[in-house]
Amino acid sequence: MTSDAAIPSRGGLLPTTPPADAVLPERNPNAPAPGQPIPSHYTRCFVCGDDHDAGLRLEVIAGEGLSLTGSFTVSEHHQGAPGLAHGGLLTAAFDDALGSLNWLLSAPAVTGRLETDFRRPVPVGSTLHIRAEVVGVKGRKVFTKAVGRLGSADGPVALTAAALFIQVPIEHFTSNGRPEDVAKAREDRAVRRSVENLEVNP
Ligand SMILES: CCCCCCCC(=O)SCCNC(=O)CCNC(=O)[C@H](O)C(C)(C)COP(=O)(O)OP(=O)(O)OC[C@H]1O[C@@H](n2cnc3c(N)ncnc32)[C@H](O)[C@@H]1OP(=O)(O)O
Repeated sequence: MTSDAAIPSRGGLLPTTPPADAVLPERNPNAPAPGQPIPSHYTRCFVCGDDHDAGLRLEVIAGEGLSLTGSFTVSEHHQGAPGLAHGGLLTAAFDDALGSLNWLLSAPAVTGRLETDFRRPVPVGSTLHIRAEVVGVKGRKVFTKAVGRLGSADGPVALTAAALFIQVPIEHFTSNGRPEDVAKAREDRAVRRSVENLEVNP
């Protein structure tokens, strides 16, 4: 069994809040305009893909600046306790919504750290409305935060989240993904279109 001492440490938990010298870059001109959908990055994605029977089917709309909104309805497939959404799946929704912000910067990135505060139970059948924004960028690090409200965009707060994304070269996906899925994705026109909008030189 691996002892805790063998697990490499980054020197304690690294913050999801930006340092004082972080900047807020301009939105990339190739990013979807405010009010336009940010398309799913992959049809088989559990959170935003259409090609997933039990998926969350998160729909994301670009907002002003470096912000977006997203929503999905909790189905019976998403239960943890009877009639209530599973917390891990709600965290997944925030991972994807916050990750979609990287499309506004048009640079591929992966989640380095993700924190979620659960403030109110989320029942099956309810719609969760997420608002997310970039709060700072330093080098390859993109700092983000989000709030999720129940029933409507100004409903009661159910969750808050913050995440740190690390920009990566596109090879992160092509070299690490299971080869047969990467090969299929290369043939997918929607994936190709979404990747063409990314600047792949972090
Ligand atoms: C196509 C888009 C899909 C979107 C889907 C939704 C998003 C996701 O779920 S992505 C999947 C989950 N995430 C992953 O699988 C990532 C796995 N991790 C990795 O691949 C690597 O650890 C990776 C790429 C994050 C960092 O590795 P590497 O590129 O070598 O960077 P590294 O040099 O270690 O670190 C760069 C900086 O980021 C910081 N950093 C890296 N990882 C973390 C972390 N986990 N937490 C906090 N800070 C971190 C480092 O401290 C360093 O900071 P500084 O520049 O100040 O020294």
